[in-house]
Amino acid sequence: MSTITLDKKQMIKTLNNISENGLKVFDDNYQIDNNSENPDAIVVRSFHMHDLTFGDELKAIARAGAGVNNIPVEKCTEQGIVVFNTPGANANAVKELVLTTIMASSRNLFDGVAWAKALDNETEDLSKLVEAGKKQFVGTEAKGKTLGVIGLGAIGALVANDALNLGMDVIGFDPFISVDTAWNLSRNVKRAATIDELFQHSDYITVHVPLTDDTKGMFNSGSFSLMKQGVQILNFSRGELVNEKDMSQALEEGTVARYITDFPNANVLKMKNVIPIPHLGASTKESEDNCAVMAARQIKDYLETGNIKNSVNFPNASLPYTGKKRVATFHQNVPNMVGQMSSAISSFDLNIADMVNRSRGEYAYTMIDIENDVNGDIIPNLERKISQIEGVVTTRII
Ligand SMILES: NC(=O)c1ccc[n+]([C@@H]2O[C@H](COP(=O)([O-])OP(=O)(O)OC[C@H]3O[C@@H](n4cnc5c(N)ncnc54)[C@H](O)[C@@H]3O)[C@@H](O)[C@H]2O)c1
Ligand SMILES: O=C(O)[C@H](O)COP(=O)(O)O
Repeated sequence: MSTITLDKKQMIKTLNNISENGLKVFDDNYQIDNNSENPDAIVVRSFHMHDLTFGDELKAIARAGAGVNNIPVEKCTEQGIVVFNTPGANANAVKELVLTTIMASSRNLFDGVAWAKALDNETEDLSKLVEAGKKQFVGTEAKGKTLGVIGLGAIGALVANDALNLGMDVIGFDPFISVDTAWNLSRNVKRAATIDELFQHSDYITVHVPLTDDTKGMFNSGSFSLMKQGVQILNFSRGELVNEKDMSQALEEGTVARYITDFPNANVLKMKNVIPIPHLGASTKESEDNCAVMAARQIKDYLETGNIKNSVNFPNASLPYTGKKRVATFHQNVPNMVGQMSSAISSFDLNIADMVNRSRGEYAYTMIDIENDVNGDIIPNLERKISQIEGVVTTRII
């Protein structure tokens, strides 16, 4: 990453508590101002951003975490705002909590501890009471049971591999598994050909997919009807993956013995046999540092060099930054955009040193490095000329 001086201090706004170690990444070129009406970049965790209006200086939003359903990604794309997330940075934290709760739930630990804490400590023979009461909390062991893992990305793959080490049988389902994850996944994780197959064979089901139109409500009366009686379901992904009405009924009927969710709400708290966790999946010191540092570095790199890594809406693009002026343009993915940008540059008697053009769906991103020294009025004039090309969403000269 470069250390360069920017033309003006860049305003950074945070919408949630962001780890100090992440904020330290922003050097003297930056000012953290959480009251800023028009920041250059925003760092966010779960803050719901759909109702916000964005100022014209906003160039980047970084989600210090995985899920981006709290961010209006489509609106950002249309306005030329790059959205980043931090893939894998909190995966270990979630994995540890998933495995912890599989065992804690199966051993009735939450109920047992609550019962013990409620005992009257003035009672004379407390230990007798404990020994007599413990039979209510006899549990089962995870070893030898089948865990179904839906979504074998950063979290799902870690959960699947480590559950094998606990002696569980693991079956996984992920029709879009990445090559990297597939390489890291133990070959002892069995592959379910369909999600129904996973539903039918699992004693525990844990879900690790993003919330999208396709995954919303994937746990419903239809899926519950396929599951083993007494299955335990863990949801550390998003509450909306589960149809609450159907889950409530499945818990009442005992089809689902336990619903462990990181996303309690008023309906969930009324359900029988629910274990509500206050969205603690990623809440560890290590994970908060990892996410914040990664998010801040991605913003800094983008603002200083235009390079993009881990965007969820722009194509990833990278060109070694030499310190020469760079024209970084986000535009529609249509013919002759690069040709028109090159003509605009040569109309100022400037020569191109290097360039990269990457597309993603309907949009593309082009960075063009200029060989000559570019000073004075040329910069705003060139910026204006490029921004006037039809199909250009935003352009910056860095
Ligand atoms: N509780 C928490 O604190 C916490 C923390 C991190 C992430 N999350 C949630 O967990 C989700 C997953 O996180 P991750 O880091 O593993 O993301 P990831 O992108 O690494 O993995 C997601 C996986 O889901 C797969 N997938 C997508 N649609 C699918 C479908 N219909 N069926 C099966 N698989 C499908 C993808 O192919 C991918 O492999 C996030 O989107 C977020 O919502 C929650
Ligand atoms: O998607 C995520 O990364 C998690 O839900 C974590 O959310 P948090 O950063 O608000 O803890």
